[in-house]
Amino acid sequence: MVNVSTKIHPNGLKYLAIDSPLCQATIFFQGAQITEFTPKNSHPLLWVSSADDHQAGNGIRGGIPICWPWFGQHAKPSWPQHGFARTRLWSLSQVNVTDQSVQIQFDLPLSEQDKQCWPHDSQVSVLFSLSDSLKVSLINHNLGEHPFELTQALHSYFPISDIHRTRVSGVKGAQYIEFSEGPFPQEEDEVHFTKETDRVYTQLAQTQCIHTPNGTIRVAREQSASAVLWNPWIDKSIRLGRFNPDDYLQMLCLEAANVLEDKVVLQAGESHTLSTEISWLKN
Ligand SMILES: O=P(O)(O)OC[C@H]1O[C@@H](O)[C@H](O)[C@@H](O)[C@@H]1O
Repeated sequence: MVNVSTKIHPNGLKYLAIDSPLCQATIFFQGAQITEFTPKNSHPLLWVSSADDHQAGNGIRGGIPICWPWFGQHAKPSWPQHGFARTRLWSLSQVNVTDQSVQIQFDLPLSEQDKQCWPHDSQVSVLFSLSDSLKVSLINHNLGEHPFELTQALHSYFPISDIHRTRVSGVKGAQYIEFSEGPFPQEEDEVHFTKETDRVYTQLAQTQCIHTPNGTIRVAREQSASAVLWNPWIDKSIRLGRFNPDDYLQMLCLEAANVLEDKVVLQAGESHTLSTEISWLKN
């Protein structure tokens, strides 16, 4: 039995609660932000800070914020970091239930205010495919007659329970820029965490594994040659909004992206789909 119901958070934000034989999930209309995905009889695959109060107008600190139509700081400093999509209300356009999965699609209606910083004739949608894994696809269409380009990311927050006993594999051979320096070649097989980490990887293989004390999370990407690996560590945790000072011990972001030379360039009529699929690796 699959149950998809619309609910209202005590702070007013509307969300979908999904309960299926394969998983349980929560997706907020604001930002089309999934904040909970737990395969049945398993651990949660997404992390949310207990410091987040789910206020309208703020992206929720956790789950998968959608960074669109730019990633990071815009050249115009007054424009919001990571774009505007994560704080906008998306509209639910599809709920499709099959034996294998629940598919849920949201579209982003662009307001006159949004069009001032995104003046392109375009459509962006996000499709969630929920089974015992979670696949998130961010779909961009160029509906106009002129090319445009964008950067974007599915800013996934993973629960790792102890950053000191967490490592990430599947990175060797890529290169990364960190704190505006690089590119550096990734020579080690794995990344371990002993300090603030904020790497933008390019030329990255399609699958990484996050090895945690609770098991291994597999993170696969499609139409994405770049990804961001982020843990704020001690000092930045204190500065971050909607984040507890010791949250850095329990979370890690590995964000499927199209950034730097991997940005998306869409000619008239073209489409592009950035996807990430996450699951617990079965032994
Ligand atoms: O606080 P925000 O805007 O959600 O950003 C969180 C982090 O997002 C990461 O993707 C960036 O690489 C970090 O530099 C940034 O601090």
